[in-house]
Amino acid sequence: MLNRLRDWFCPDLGIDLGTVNTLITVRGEGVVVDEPTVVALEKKSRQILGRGAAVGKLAKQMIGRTPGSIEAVKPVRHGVITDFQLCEQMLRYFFRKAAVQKAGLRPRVVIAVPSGISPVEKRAVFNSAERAGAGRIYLIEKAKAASIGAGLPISEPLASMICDIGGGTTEAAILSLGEIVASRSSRIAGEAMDEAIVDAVRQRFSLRIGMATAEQLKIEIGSAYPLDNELTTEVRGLDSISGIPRKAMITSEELRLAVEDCLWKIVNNIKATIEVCDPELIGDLADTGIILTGGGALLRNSDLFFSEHLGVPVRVDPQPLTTVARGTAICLDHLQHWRRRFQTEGVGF
Ligand SMILES: Nc1ncnc2c1ncn2[C@@H]1O[C@H](COP(=O)(O)OP(=O)(O)OP(=O)(O)O)[C@@H](O)[C@H]1O
Repeated sequence: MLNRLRDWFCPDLGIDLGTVNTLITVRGEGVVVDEPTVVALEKKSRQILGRGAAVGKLAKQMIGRTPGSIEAVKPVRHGVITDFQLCEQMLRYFFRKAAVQKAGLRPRVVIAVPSGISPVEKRAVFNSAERAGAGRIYLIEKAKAASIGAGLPISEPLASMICDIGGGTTEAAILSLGEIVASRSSRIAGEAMDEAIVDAVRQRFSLRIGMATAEQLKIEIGSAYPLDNELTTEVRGLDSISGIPRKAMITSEELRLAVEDCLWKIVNNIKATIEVCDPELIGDLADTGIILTGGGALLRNSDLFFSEHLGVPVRVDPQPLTTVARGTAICLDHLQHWRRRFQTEGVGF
C-alpha cells in the first residue's frame, strides 16, 4: 500500500547517464526523457543559457555554432562525470521534464554506470543525482543493465555475453548467475569512430570537417562489413589548403576503412574479456553468442563483422540505443529482488 502510494506521488526513475545521450525511464511509463548529454552556458558566468533550459537537444544544436561568449559542454566523458555542477543542473532539468517529484518527495533512482569506474567517480554520480533531487540512489553496471534490457537469461548458470558500444565507452561483459564474471571497458566507441572519420576526410580529400559532420556521415552511410549495395554521399567541409568551403563525394567503403581500426580494437577487447573466463563458460558462448547494444551497434552489418572475427553468433538488439535504459526500468519493476546487488546511497524508503 505504502509502495503504491509512493509510486503515485513520486514514481521511481531509471537513468542511463551516457556520454552522448541521457535516457530516463519512469516506472510503468517507459522512456520519458531521451536527450543529448549537453548543456550550453555563458562562458563568463558559467550560467546555463535560457534560465537553465539550454540543455539536451537545444544545447546540441549549438555545438560548433556558438559565438565566442557561449560554450556547449558535455558534462560526461567516457561514461564518467567530468563537470559535477553542470551534471547536477542537467539532471535537475531532466527530472523536471520527467515530471516527477510531486508533493516534494524524492524519487528512488537506478543509474547505470560503466563497470570500471573508480570510487571517486561513483561518488560524483551519487552526489550529482542527490543534489539534483534524487532520493535513494542505486548504481548498476551498464553491462548488467544492458543484459537485462536485452532479455538475456543472466540469472541462469549459463554464460551470456553483451557488448555495449556507446559514444564514449565500449563495455564488453560475460554474465552468469546474475553477476558479471568478466568485463572490460574501453574508450574506443562512437566518438572515436567520428574522430577517425575526421582524420580520414582530411587525408583523403584535404577537407576539414567537424565531429558532428563526421557522426552524420557515419550514420548516413557507415558500415562495419561490405554492403550488398555500397553507398555514396556528399561531404562538405573547408579546403585545408585554400581555406574555402568545398564539397566531395565519399563512399561507404572509404568510411569503412576509416573506422576499421576502432572496430578491430573492439574485437580485441571482446577477445580479452573472453580469454580470462573459465573454459566451461566460453563453451556456452559458442551457442549463446554475443548481443551488441548501444548506438555503435547500429553501424550497418556490425553483426556480420563481429561474428566473422570472433567465430560466435552475434546479433544486434532490436533497439540498441534504449537497451540500457530498458534494463534500468526492469530493475525498477523488481527493485526488491535486485536491490541487494546494487551499490546504494541516499535518503528515502
Ligand atoms: N545509425 C548509427 N550508426 C552508427 N553509429 C550510430 C548510429 N546511431 C547512433 N550512433 C552512435 O551511437 C553513439 C551513441 O550511443 P549511445 O547513446 O548508446 O551512447 P551513450 O550511452 O551516450 O555513451 P556511453 O555508453 O559511452 O556513455 C554515438 O557515438 C552515435 O554516433
